[in-house]
Amino acid sequence: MKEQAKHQINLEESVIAITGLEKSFDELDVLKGVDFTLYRGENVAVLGKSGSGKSVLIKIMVGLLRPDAGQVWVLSKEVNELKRKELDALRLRVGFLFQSSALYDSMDVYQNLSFPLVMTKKQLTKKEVDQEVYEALDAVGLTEKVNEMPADLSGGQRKRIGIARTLILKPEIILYDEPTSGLDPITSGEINNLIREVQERYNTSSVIITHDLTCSKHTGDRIAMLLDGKFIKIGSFENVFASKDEAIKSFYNYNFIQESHARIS
Ligand SMILES: Nc1ncnc2c1ncn2[C@@H]1O[C@H](COP(=O)(O)OP(=O)(O)OP(=O)(O)O)[C@@H](O)[C@H]1O
Repeated sequence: MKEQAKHQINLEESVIAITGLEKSFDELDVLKGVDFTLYRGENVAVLGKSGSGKSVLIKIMVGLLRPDAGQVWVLSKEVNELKRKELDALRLRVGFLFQSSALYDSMDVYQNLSFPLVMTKKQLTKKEVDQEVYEALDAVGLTEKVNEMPADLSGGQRKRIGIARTLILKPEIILYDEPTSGLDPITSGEINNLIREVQERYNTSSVIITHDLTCSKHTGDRIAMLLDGKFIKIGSFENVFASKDEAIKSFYNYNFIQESHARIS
């Protein structure tokens, strides 16, 4: 892991630790014994086919879904043991970037960013809120969009504003759900760079859910391959895809071809 020194990954300290996680919906067994560790300062990209349970996994991490079995520790708290208030407090320390960016369409960029801040830190002055909003917009390179409405932004800009809105609460962990979905290859590349910049500037640890090979390679210090309800391989991009496992090889070949098509079309 050559990125280790650069991002100061602390292999002594886990910020997420999962053991024996299982989750089913009626007859459908989605997660069948997931073990996973995210270390402080590290980015792990979770790769898997559509429907493999990637989103279910991150929803369980923030207590939006309850597991059927197993333990999920986030920032040293057992998520399923937490009372409502404790879970709310934990969620302030864990930013969640939804696939859709989930901006409020009726609010401009300033209001989208200031809203979560004033809801959680009611004692802040207007000047302090302004400062935080501009700092978060600066981190994503979009200070000039402060008064725009979400509908007037491009897809890539909406993603950036979504990231700024996550950053404004200074989370220790960020969970990205398909950060590059629906974006062209160049804009995807910019978002991948931004995910790395955020990791360095804010000292965050992140899980990046994706089926985009390029995104996983650029944003992940490690790659975790979710297949058939379990992580079948976790390691560097090169290490994971050097595997002789037929399922991993076929995932790589399929997605490599899809992405090559996207680049030339
Ligand atoms: N609340 C729910 N109730 C019933 N089934 C669900 C629920 N949430 C997820 N599922 C099912 O669990 C499976 C895994 O879903 P999930 O959204 O985690 O997949 P994914 O790997 O994130 O896929 P994609 O890459 O397409 O977003 C799917 O078959 C989905 O239909």
